[in-house]
Amino acid sequence: MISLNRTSLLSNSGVNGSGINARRQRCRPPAYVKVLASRSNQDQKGIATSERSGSALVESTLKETKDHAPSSCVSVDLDSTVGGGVKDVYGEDSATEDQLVTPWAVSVASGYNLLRYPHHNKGLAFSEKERDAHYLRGLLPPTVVSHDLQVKKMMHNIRQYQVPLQKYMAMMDLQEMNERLFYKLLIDNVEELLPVVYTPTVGEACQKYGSIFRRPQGLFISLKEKGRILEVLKNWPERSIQVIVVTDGERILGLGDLGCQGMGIPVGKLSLYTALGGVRPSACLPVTIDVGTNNENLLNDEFYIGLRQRRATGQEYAELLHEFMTAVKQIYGEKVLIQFEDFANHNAFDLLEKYGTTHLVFNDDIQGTASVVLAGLVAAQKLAGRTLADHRFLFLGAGEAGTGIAGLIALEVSKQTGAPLEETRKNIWLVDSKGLIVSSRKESLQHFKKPWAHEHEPIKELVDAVKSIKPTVLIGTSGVGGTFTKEVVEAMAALNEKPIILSLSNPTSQSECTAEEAYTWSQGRAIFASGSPFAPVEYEGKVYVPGQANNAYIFPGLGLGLIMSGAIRVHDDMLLAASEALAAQVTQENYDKGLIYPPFANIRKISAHIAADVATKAYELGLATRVPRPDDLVKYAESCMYSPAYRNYR
Ligand SMILES: NC(=O)C1=CN([C@@H]2O[C@H](COP(=O)(O)OP(=O)(O)OC[C@H]3O[C@@H](n4cnc5c(N)ncnc54)[C@H](OP(=O)(O)O)[C@@H]3O)[C@@H](O)[C@H]2O)C=CC1
Ligand SMILES: CC(=O)C(=O)O
Ligand SMILES: [Mg+2]
Repeated sequence: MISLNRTSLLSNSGVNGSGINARRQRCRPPAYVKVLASRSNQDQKGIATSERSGSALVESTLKETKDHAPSSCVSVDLDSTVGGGVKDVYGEDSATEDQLVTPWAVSVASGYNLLRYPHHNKGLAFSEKERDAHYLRGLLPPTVVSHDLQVKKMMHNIRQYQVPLQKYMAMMDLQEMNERLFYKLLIDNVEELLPVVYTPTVGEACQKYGSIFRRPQGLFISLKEKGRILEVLKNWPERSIQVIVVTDGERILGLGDLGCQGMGIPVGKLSLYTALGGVRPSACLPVTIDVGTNNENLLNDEFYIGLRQRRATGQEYAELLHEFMTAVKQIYGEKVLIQFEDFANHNAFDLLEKYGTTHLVFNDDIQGTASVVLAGLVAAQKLAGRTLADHRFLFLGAGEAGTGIAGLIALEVSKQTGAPLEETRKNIWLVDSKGLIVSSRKESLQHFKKPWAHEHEPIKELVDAVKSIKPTVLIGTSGVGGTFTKEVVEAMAALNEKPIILSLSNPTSQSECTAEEAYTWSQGRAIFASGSPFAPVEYEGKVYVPGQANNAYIFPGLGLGLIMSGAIRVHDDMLLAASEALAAQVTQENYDKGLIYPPFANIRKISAHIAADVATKAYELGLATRVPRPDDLVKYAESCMYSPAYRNYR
């Protein structure tokens, strides 16, 4: 439990410059850890010095130039084996005599501040010994409870709330109060709490983010910060960042432009990186880029927290994004993973193309979604009795998710059959807001739709497209709820003994149909999965368990695989590897229930397998930099995973 403090200076601490090899971690906003200005101040309340705590103090000198000031509190894990490319963060090795440096010292958070320090706080779980050693006597009631009992109590409390948003806020408060308890709760109760911290509730949280905003959970980078983004990044209390999830808030789930309030999405996604994929919380950075919003309701909402202007576009937008992408690489290194999330499609494809060759980036809505859906389709072969190449696909929605999934299916079929991509695309049809995408529309189509413009007469209505195309698989990526009508589902059921119907749009309100509708209208024959969870459905005496086709199955494991192999670029083959790894985790027991995804309850094991297969691919493709390659990548992935178990303090 060691805190690095910018202005601290302990004159008798051993300076250990480049030779520091201890795990040095910690940080939080300065308010949590008081500062020692000089030796005479060492007994300030809230700080235990080495003499008081018995902790070994390590002092280091940080490289810093005037225009390159460090953040007020940084965290670094010099022993980390999970890549990230962060080395010599403090510039200790490379500082030269003419460079200005800040003298850093390490202090120990204790007493009242320790209880307000979410990385270290254990609440009532502090042992008697820890209460003595860390000045906690009297600050806590006498009972000492176990981590498990804390989890039980929190779950009891959370279950008392009837309103999902209240549960969400209780979870966010817990994250800010006791990080390890938050993650243990989430990991141990993943199926119950995923809908709270993630879709659907996170959608409502974003809509009301201005009203419920309490504390910064990530970085807001607005047009006001143009020219100063590097500086802003340094304000974040952690420095050894391995994953950034960034949004500009323009397409939040299927809820549209929520501007700056989209922050709930990167925060939620990153809490899944930790809970589901084992990336440690201090290595995760949520970012929201604020270029304004075109949402009139928000612009007129007195509680709106973002820039009150219409969205910047064109060069102004591109320059801000470029400054961000450049600064991120500059501060966190080549191997920081950047996940683009919930950008509108008119920016998403361009950003991915532009930065895909220079940064370790992927777009979750295009690529993560494609990977999870492909996994479900591969698994569905057992239930539907057809190979991927034998299917005919129809999408409602031809944006990021729709064309992303279509592209990966075509690639996989092409790899499986040896047929050229142009051929495999012919079995895949998409409908957008103007109807079926056909060659007569080609001229006016956005570039990402063009490969899907096949010869066919124009069709406006989905149900007519179903009847004409005769798909075996119907996939909803429109963001519009209720679009898989009774007529549409019945048409699918009339064409197929086992129609595959994936209703991917989020949150629940935007789902193309409900699980109950899919099962009822298909007389219980549909193989159904949805983006947001639905409860099991009883139809004519039989219980049907719908799966959740959500990219949350993929991105935590994919990210872990990239980080642990020190990958420098994302490659389509890694997405295919992730799909296969996920599909391989579906058991006979799952199939017997009609599931094409394994339950989220096993997600950490699933993520380890995905990570291992992604890392394997990274090594095969020569994109991995972590050498030597670990022999057993599954074991290695598991060993890299963050555990929320409490640490014992000396
Ligand atoms: N389950 C999961 O893991 C994921 C789910 N999603 C969900 O998918 C949805 C779409 O996301 P995304 O692809 O990024 O969004 P986009 O905005 O990129 O694409 C939406 C597409 O839907 C089309 N569309 C809109 N309204 C209709 C309509 N009434 N009838 C037919 N087509 C329509 C649009 O048509 P046009 O092009 O003509 O405007 C566009 O092609 C969202 O709800 C999102 O939450 C996304 C990623 C992952
Ligand atoms: C799940 C997800 O990424 C989305 O709905 O946008
Ligand atoms: Mg998304």
